Amino acid sequence: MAQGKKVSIIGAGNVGATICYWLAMRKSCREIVMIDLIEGVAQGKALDISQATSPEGSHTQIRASSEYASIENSDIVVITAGSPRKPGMSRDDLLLINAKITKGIVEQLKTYAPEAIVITVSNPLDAITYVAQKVGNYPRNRVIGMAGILDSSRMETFISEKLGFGYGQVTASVMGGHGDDMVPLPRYSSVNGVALKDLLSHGEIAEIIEKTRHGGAQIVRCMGTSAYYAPANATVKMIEAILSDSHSIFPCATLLEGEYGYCDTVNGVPVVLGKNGIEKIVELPLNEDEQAQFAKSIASVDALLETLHVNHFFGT
Ligand SMILES: NC(=O)C1=CN([C@@H]2O[C@H](COP(=O)(O)OP(=O)(O)OC[C@H]3O[C@@H](n4cnc5c(N)ncnc54)[C@H](O)[C@@H]3O)[C@@H](O)[C@H]2O)C=CC1
Ligand SMILES: O=C([O-])CC(=O)C(=O)O
Repeated sequence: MAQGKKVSIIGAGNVGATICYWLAMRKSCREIVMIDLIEGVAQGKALDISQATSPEGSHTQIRASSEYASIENSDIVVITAGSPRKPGMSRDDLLLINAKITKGIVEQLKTYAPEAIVITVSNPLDAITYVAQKVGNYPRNRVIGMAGILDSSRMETFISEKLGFGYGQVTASVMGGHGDDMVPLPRYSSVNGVALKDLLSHGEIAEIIEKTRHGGAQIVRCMGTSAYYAPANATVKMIEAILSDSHSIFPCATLLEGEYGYCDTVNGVPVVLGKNGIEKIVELPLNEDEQAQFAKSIASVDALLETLHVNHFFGT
């Protein structure tokens, strides 16, 4: 990893700028560079965020640029560039447009920040992570998709809401792809150590699982565009774990090479994050039902990858 703590964010929209704001407020890194396609967007937001964080004593230097050369020596590059969905759309509807954008960006990263760890955020998250991985031909530990932390935090919120207590004490776990077939794991969720099944009925847990699966769409329906505070917070958690080499476990999207019985596909699984990106993939023992749900999630992502292949996205 390059010396220092420099994070570049490609796409200074809602998610990208909120990541920048939150990183600078928390003083998590020394330098942030934002790049956006639309002239002035990154520049204006960099000024605004600097002027917000300066009174907080933040040492983080925030710069905007339209030149990829500015990302040189980044420790981490976050890709949030691309279209968000609108009400009535699925994340999968963004596949071709965001895959093309990601490909162009990764080609720049290979030139200007070849050693950086890449965190993908753009949707559909698992397929976009696969695109970044393949186009960049990265070792798999260096490309990590953000989704599982967000989905888990949604499940935690829905659990606290249903219980009416335990706010801030819930630990929930969601693996699988970032789509309607994600795999919330009530068996691995608890409230300050108390198992969920001892606090809620089967029906109540099923309701929480459904709400978690559609948590993103719920916000899109409310706002006309997608969420950004919780997605930015989840991304910042990943960045901080990598920069501090904390070896924390988080659910993240990664290329599977035999884990859980799958190869050459991306899906969300628990990983250990440290200075090398993914330090380890954790293989949870899944029961039959969880395995079936995970298989469905893999099939959904594979269908998107097939669409990319049919469209000759990776050549030939
Ligand atoms: N993985 C996850 O859990 C989440 C993923 N997302 C996804 O993140 C992406 C960004 O969402 P928002 O920030 O809300 O959208 P936004 O529209 O606010 O921002 C996207 C930005 O990307 C820029 N952009 C587009 N093409 C570019 C290029 N080639 N180079 C540089 N910049 C480019 C646009 O000008 C825009 O400013 C969407 O695809 C959305 O679906 C959003 C929330 C959660
Ligand atoms: O729902 C969307 O389109 C954005 C996203 O991935 C999320 O908030 O989970």
